[in-house]
Amino acid sequence: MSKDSPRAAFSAAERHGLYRAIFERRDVRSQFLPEPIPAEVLARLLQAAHHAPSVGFMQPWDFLVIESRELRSRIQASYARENARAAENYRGERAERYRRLKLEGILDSPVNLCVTCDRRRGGPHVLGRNSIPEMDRFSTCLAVQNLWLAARAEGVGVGWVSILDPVELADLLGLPEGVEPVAYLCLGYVSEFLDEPELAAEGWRQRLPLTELVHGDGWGRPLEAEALGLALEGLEPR
Ligand SMILES: Cc1cc2c(cc1C)N(C[C@H](O)[C@H](O)[C@H](O)COP(=O)(O)O)c1[nH]c(=O)[nH]c(=O)c1N2
Repeated sequence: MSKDSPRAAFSAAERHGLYRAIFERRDVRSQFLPEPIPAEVLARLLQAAHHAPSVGFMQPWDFLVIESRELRSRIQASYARENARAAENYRGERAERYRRLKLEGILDSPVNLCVTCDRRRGGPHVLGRNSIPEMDRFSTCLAVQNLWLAARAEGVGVGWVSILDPVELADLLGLPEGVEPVAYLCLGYVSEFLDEPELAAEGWRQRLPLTELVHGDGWGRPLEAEALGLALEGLEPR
């Protein structure tokens, strides 16, 4: 806890570092370098993930560190099949644009990580999960985000590949009954972190204005907090 602030805020430099990680984190597919990630760096990333919040402190995650090229080739083949199916959702120019996108770095990156959710961990009555059972999956996503941000601070790129059949993936990884793959991630050092999302740079989709996404007392209601509205409009676009 910071000694110089009664509200225990981080110092300006610490805040800057945290917001840098948030704004400069990227989903990486095209810029991976083959250089391995040192064991101590990977350990710190896993430790960051393991300190995520989780419903009822369930900690439903496990981490599979996948190095085998043979296994990764099989997963990439599975991706290729699913991606061909996904491409059929588009027509004409959009379909061509989709096919040009690079949406995975399974073999370009030196290591892959599958973050799973053990839906049975903690027994049948997990505190906070009674009304919405998917809370365990949401918790697992928070572990992923912790890792993603820590990775950016370590100079390590992360790419999430979700164009995979979850049953096939679970089978390839030998996951036990009740354990689901939530995130399949590619990790590695990068030639660069792009300034904006690759999908924005490729003209696929742009960031929405935050002001259009903040509502007042109910969906579509204007904000009563005028100062907040002005502050949102004054934010620099990122
Ligand atoms: C749950 C989930 C699943 C996926 C992704 C993200 C998330 C959160 N993203 C990355 C996604 O395209 C990317 O986050 C956005 O385009 C925004 O870019 P930045 O992450 O800010 O660089 C992603 N990217 C990709 O190339 N192939 C994929 O299969 C997926 N799947």
